[in-house]
Amino acid sequence: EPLKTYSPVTQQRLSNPEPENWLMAKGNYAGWSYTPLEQVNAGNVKSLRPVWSYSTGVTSGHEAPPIVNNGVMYVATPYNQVIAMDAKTGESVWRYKRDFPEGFSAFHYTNRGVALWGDKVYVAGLDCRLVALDARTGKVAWEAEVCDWTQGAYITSAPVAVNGKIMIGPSGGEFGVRGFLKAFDAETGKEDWTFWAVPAPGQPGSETWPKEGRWKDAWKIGGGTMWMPGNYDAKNGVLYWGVGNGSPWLGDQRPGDNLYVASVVALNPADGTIKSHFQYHWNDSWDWAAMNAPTLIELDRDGKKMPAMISAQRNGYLYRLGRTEGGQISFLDARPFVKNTVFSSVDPKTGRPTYNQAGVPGTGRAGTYCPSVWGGKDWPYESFNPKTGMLYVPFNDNHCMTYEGKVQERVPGQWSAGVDITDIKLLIDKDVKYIGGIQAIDVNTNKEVWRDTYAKSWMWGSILSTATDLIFAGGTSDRMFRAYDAKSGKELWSFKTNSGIIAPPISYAIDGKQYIAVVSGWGVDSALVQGIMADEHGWEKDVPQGGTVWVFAVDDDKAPEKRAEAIPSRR
Ligand SMILES: O=C(O)c1cc(C(=O)O)c2c(n1)C(=O)C(=O)c1cc(C(=O)O)[nH]c1-2
Repeated sequence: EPLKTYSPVTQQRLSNPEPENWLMAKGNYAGWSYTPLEQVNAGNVKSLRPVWSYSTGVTSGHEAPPIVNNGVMYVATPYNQVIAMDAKTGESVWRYKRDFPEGFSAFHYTNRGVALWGDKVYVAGLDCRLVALDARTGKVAWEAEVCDWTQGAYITSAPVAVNGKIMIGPSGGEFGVRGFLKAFDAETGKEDWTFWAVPAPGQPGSETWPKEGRWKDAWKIGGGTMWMPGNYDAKNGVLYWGVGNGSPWLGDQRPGDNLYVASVVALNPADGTIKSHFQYHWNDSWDWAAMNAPTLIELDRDGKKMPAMISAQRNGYLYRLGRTEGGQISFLDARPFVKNTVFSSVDPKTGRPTYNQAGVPGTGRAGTYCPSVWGGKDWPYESFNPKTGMLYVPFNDNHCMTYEGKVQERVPGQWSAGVDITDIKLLIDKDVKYIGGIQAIDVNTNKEVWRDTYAKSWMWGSILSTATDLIFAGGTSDRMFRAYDAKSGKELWSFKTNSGIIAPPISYAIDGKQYIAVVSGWGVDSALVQGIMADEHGWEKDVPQGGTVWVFAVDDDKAPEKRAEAIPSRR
């Protein structure tokens, strides 16, 4: 049943998030994953219970947050589907579905969600297509080719909408893809600009790639895929996007720092030109992708508010960076938040690390390092709560890796990381106490305030924080969805879902009632890593698969008029 009415999404609405809606993956452009809604609180969270659920009918890892616009919910699933639902009742509105082309295969069968602009819903698929759907009917308005899947590129990221452009970057860092971010016109689907994560010869940054000799073409297959949605400083018009790992994984096959691999780049949304960058670590040799854009915050410095960014990176370090109106990034400080055995020091002025050579895998030379390829934190979203001033980080510690590289000639469409998956060895102590957990970090003092750890699970869940000092998270193999006291880390509520939760939780409101929503559906790397732990450490293996949208609310006997007062709308 197509929608009769729909509220078009404008730049004004995206830049000033409405508490009752969740219009983009992380809830706001700053990347906070935070809801200002106040109905669900520490006092009543015990009564939180499901009000409706919806089975997607799809297996594989569900990594998309529900996106909600004035009572309509859009959920993207693996295998090119988008489901539109009535966010209050869970009734179907429409479903979009597209088959993969013949002979298609990809690496991570997942999707991280839709973007909204105007009267359209945008979703990108593993088969490299960006599709615009009519938000009312689900009918295709246009389709655009973003990348070439026959070359090993694929898309898992949610697109980002800024100023009438839809931005999206493909994956493929293990397939010799040269990473990029592209912008398309939201109305017509016409390609607008491309930012290349690895500069071509002659471009700024190209001096950090080999110019001659055996590896002179390394830049063409250099990796740096931009496979996660970036953040946006809407006040100053600056995009901040994360850039992935180097390809192949062996840094000695591309001598040099290799900009902009393992960096955050500041881009002009109008034309995709680069304003500045910060590289977390040079000559990446660990698959420590920096695909997560730093969270945009303000720090209290000398009694003033200072525009800044904070980011728990895959390399196991927590970075604080400065940013200016013009998009200039500066290094403030970095410290480990999990064990990193590679950085022997980090220059306090520049942030440039020095490496312990035994921890650097090379071609024909084994390297042993912590954290492993999955990093101190993989893709799941950290959350910032401006009221507690804390950053909540889903993390994994106490896992290391060893591997030896080789020259693996690139065959388009085939794995060419310079080491086969079967030749990488995860190293974890027999009596490891924990791997996954959540850390709460005071962004001003840079100190850890609390941590919760899980005895027999990695942590694959994104965090949602609330104005009522709660946080919500899934991410563990026991299928739990949990609420914690944001200040103390005390668990206040939990609910066992159909599967493990690896999609980000969100919140929205309709008619004055607040809902917490999350999709449960274990798969891709969470399942891969769990499988290794089951085989080698006897952890639970059989986490059931299959996607289900869960929507929760607290018991509330207030009259609807009263509820509407409790949750003011901006419009
Ligand atoms: O280099 C890449 O292009 C790329 C892409 C993806 C992806 O698109 O999901 C992942 C990774 N790398 C990766 O390194 C990784 O650990 C990872 C975990 C997951 C996941 O969905 O659980 N995707 C990816």
